[in-house]
Amino acid sequence: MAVKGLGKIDQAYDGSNLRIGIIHARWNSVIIDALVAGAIKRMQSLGVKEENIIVETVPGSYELPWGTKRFVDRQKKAGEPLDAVIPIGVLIKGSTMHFEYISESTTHALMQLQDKVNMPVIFGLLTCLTEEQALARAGIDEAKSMHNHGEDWGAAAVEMSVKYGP
Ligand SMILES: O=c1[nH]c(NC[C@H](O)[C@H](O)[C@H](O)CO)c([N+](=O)[O-])c(=O)[nH]1
Repeated sequence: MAVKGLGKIDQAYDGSNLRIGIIHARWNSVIIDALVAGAIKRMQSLGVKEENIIVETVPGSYELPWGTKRFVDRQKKAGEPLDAVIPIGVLIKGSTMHFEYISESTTHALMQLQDKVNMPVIFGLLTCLTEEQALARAGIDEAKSMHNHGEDWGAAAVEMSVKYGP
């Protein structure tokens, strides 16, 4: 039975030889922490070794594109290149247009970043109209109405690295 949101996993990909980076914003940290934990849990369940999951942070979601680029470059320069990277941020609509501008610009920048870094850049940006929506997508609402989307992102990072790596 396919878990909603994960789609049908046609196979569990072997992540045992992968190095995956997570770079997360620090806004909405309770939700961020749950998403990061979900991604790590899922990647470890697919064989990615704990020491091969490298976590860094940036102030907010707007900093994710630049932070991700520098993170990837530095890992490569240090001789420990990543196979994929998961930028994670939580944007929650406020009373201004800030949300719209950051959501749109950061999404496009992360999509375009893949060609620049030549590896999968998983879309880990939650763009929510309410805090309740974000809590549900991090699997930390009372109703347990949705699963932790961080798990999807971890699974996507492994699959994309195995199937479409360099
Ligand atoms: O990650 C977020 N950053 C946010 N703003 C900060 C932004 O990402 C930058 O860090 C800041 O503008 C400095 O560049 C948010 N809001 O403003 O609401 C938000 O909801 N989430």
